[in-house]
Amino acid sequence: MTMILKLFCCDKMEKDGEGGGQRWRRMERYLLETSAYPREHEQLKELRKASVEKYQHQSVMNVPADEGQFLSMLLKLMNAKKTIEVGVFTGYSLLATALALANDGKVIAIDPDREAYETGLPYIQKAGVAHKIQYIDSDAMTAMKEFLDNGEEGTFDFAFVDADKENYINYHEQLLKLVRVGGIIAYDNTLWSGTVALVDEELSQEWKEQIGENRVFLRNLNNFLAADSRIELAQLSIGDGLSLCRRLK
Ligand SMILES: C[S@@+](CC[C@H](N)C(=O)[O-])C[C@H]1O[C@@H](n2cnc3c(N)ncnc32)[C@H](O)[C@@H]1O
Repeated sequence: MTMILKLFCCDKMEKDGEGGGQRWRRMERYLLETSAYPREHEQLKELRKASVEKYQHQSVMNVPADEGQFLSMLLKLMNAKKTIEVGVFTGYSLLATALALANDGKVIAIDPDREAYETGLPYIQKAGVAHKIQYIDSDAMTAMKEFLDNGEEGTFDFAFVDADKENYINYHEQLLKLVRVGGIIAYDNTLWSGTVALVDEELSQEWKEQIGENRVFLRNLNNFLAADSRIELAQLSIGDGLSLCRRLK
């Protein structure tokens, strides 16, 4: 969905005479083809291919290869041992995470869509990292509350959130308890194809329908995170926007 939206927004910019859409697409293609795809793990490539075959245009819900590589490097730098992923789909970011974790590392992966998870599972198994994954077929808020009830407060090094945008702010409160001080919570899609930067008057009705309410949820989240003294914030323009929040207290 993100890529379709990005193309739509780029086309709109071109129609508006800005020419930015074509440059953006060329830069994105250059980046992927030159740096990311040549180093992409074989099973990540296969998983993406299987997602495209089964889900077609929805397969763009997988994080792009460059973002997967960034997450992988970050997890290794942090020496993360226990992580949580909210929003798995077919598991591109999940496989990138499992590959990055040490052999005794663990990623708890939460998504109510078991069919999508099982679509990617054979590639996770072929990569030899399925033992690092605990999949939970559930809504994330319920699962997080259970972790807190089970005394897992402050036990996670890292969280990656790529799910229902309207709940990101609610997840933030739970994750600030689950992730240890010094750990990182990463929110995906926080630029929503650049539409978070637009004011309402710039959006036609047709465009508003394409973008949906998520633009508003993500604008609210971005403002909230910018003012949140409990975290150090870095907003990256990789992929569709990735906000890194390091827990301070
Ligand atoms: C954009 S996809 C995740 C893509 C994944 N990170 C990847 O790289 O392949 C979003 C996923 O969030 C899941 N989701 C939506 N609402 C959720 C919720 N309340 N709890 C957990 N997952 C949810 C959807 O089922 C969907 O699979």
